[in-house]
Amino acid sequence: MELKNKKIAIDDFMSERKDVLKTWVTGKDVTNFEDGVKYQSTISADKNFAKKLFEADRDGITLSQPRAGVALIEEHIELLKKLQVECDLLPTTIDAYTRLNRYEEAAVGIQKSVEAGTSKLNGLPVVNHGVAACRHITESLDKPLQIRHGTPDARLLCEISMASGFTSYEGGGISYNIPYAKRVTLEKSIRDWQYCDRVIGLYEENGIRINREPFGPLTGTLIPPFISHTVAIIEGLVALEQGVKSITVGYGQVGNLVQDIAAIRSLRELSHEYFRAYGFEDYELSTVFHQWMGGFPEDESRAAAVISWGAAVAGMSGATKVITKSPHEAFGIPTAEANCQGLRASNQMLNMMRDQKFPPCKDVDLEVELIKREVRAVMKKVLELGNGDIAVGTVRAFEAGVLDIPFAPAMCNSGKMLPIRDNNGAIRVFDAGAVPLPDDVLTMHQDFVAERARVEGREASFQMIIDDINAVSHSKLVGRP
Ligand SMILES: CC[C@H]1O[C@@H](n2cnc3c(N)ncnc32)[C@H](O)[C@@H]1O
Repeated sequence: MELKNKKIAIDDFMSERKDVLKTWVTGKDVTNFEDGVKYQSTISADKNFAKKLFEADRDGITLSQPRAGVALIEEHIELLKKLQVECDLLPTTIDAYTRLNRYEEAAVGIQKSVEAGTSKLNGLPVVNHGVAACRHITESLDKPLQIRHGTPDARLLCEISMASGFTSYEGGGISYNIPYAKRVTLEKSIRDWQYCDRVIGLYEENGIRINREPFGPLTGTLIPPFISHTVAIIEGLVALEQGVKSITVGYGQVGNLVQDIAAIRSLRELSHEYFRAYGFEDYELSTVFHQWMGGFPEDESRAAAVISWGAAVAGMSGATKVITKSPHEAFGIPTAEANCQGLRASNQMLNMMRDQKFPPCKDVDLEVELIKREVRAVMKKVLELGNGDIAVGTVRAFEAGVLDIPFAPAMCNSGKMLPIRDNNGAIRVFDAGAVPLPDDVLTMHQDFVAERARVEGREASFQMIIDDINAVSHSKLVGRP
């Protein structure tokens, strides 16, 4: 396959579309693209995800959104009706079988859920349910709806979701491959996601604005901001090339206040820097802050504290949206009430933050500059490897370990770069692997780590990293001995 970061010609798209729609029986529901456009044009403006984000970003408001999804349509509607009372934006989380295009097994899961009278899947199998059933969801709810998942080949899911009236689609060719799959090549996942972005570009050409959100947190395990920013910017550029106009770039909270605030500010500024450098001007940018994505304390009060801290920092950072967690995070899929508890705690914090702004802070400025230097160094190398083509450069950057996502299952990820917390809990680089950080930046990271090792009276080691991975579950931030 000849991968290139080029808008897919409409004839090539329509030809590929015929094959995509054959991959499951419900593909026939979307044979006529215009039918999806016509249905989308019936969605009221106050239920358009892109519009809601644009207005919130303009007004400096941080919106709240949970994750949620169950197997059966009526059950899912009932769940979202409870959640929409407490949130600004609604999800529909897709089940694990659908994420791997295993629709036969999703069908079994639906059957078992019907027999059991409760969900036996960890999300909604949208492809199996098809357009008519999913339109019932979007018609039954009052808030904008987004598809959230983890699908390397999300082409059919995209077609059916958009024709069903969802107005936002999460994911990307890197962020839904590397953390979620083992044997999928980046050439294929990036190309399949160009197709998804082209679907949304085609809705845009027909006057329907659909929001796209690259998956910010990646593996959610001690991810340095510069790594997730680089992936978000690349996926944003790929989406813009396919005609997407509404982009939400994201970041997973690490827990150090200065770094988290600097992360959101630098993410916004760097996205504009690269999008404009590529000649894009007429896009709408927003940011999303994911509450702590690592291990959670089992105790529900302690979990509520983690959630509240995430909401407070999201508000302080000026993120357009915060993705909330629930006090059941340590156990699994939350009940509706637990999900609502996470939303209520988050909204209380957002409301109390709304009347105040985080003051100018030298430490935040320094962290912003450090993140910018790191992202620019990696992006420069990615573009060199691709001879200017960001998609080709991305594939080669992962092959060379120039882009390297910690603790990822994907075989195409080299997994040599190791993160670690410094003495204040910020994420630093313990081993850069082949990630091309400037020498003086590398020295700064080594100094940060050496300071912690001195304070703790132990050598920086892999054990220290393990301690950091477990720290929050044990009610700490830094994994002290
Ligand atoms: C990205 C991982 C996050 O998604 C959450 N998640 C995954 N599936 C569901 C689900 N079906 N309902 C609610 N939360 C969910 C999970 O708790 C974790 O916090």
